[in-house]
Amino acid sequence: MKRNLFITFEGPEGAGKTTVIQKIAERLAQENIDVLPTREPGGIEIAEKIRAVILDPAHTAMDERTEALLYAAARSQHYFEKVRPALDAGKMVICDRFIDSSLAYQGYARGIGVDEVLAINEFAIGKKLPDVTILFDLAPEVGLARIYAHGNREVNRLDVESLAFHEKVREGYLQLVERYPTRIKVVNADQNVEQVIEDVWSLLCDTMQ
Ligand SMILES: Nc1ncnc2c1ncn2[C@@H]1O[C@H](COP(=O)(O)OP(=O)(O)OP(=O)(O)O)[C@@H](O)[C@H]1O
Ligand SMILES: Cc1cn([C@H]2C[C@H](O)[C@@H](COP(=O)(O)O)O2)c(=O)[nH]c1=O
Repeated sequence: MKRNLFITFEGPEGAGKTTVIQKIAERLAQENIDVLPTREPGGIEIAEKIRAVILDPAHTAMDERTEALLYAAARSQHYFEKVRPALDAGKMVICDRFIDSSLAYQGYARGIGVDEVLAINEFAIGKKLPDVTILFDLAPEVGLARIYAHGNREVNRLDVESLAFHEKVREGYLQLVERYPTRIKVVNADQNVEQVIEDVWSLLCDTMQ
């Protein structure tokens, strides 16, 4: 059974990634798998500080290239300080967002270009991509409605972008599925949370075999 895997979770705002990752990490631990859950941007002190700068709703003047570079900087620090050492120590790492967020949000939705953003990220972390990426697919208005209805997390600078922007993010992700068909697996996130957890678990079991 393969355990030493780097698994990333992707999708629009409010898709349920954080909720599901918590449950999946618990199940993996019950199976005696040494798992490290983490997130981007953030996961370590320096990257959490960069996160605060990027997501501050007051930073309306932030240039889109600055934004792409800040995400890549946070990723580089997080990857080399936390993710790589854990993988090298034989752990399974499950990360809430990674490079595909930059490709979908900055590359596609902001219009910088997917190849341009990929190049920045290859400078930041090298060419290694996750072993598997689970994309939570859902209409952006459903995810945004969840965030506003539950009110259990702060609304950030990206959340308040237009619905058209969030629709482009979804489109960007679906184009990434075509670009990386074996790596990116799509889960229907517009189902009750228990069903989403089961779908993710089944994909992970297939990957670990
Ligand atoms: N399948 C689901 N159906 C309904 N509500 C859900 C579902 N999954 C999660 N939620 C709720 O939606 C809200 C957002 O979930 P969560 O924080 O897990 O999403 P996320 O994908 O991590 O969002 P973001 O990337 O925007 O931080 C939470 O209040 C959570 O309880
Ligand atoms: C890694 C990464 C993230 N983003 C965006 C996606 C979300 O809007 C926020 C992060 O908030 P979350 O509550 O932790 O999901 O940042 C991005 O645009 N580019 C990236 O590379």
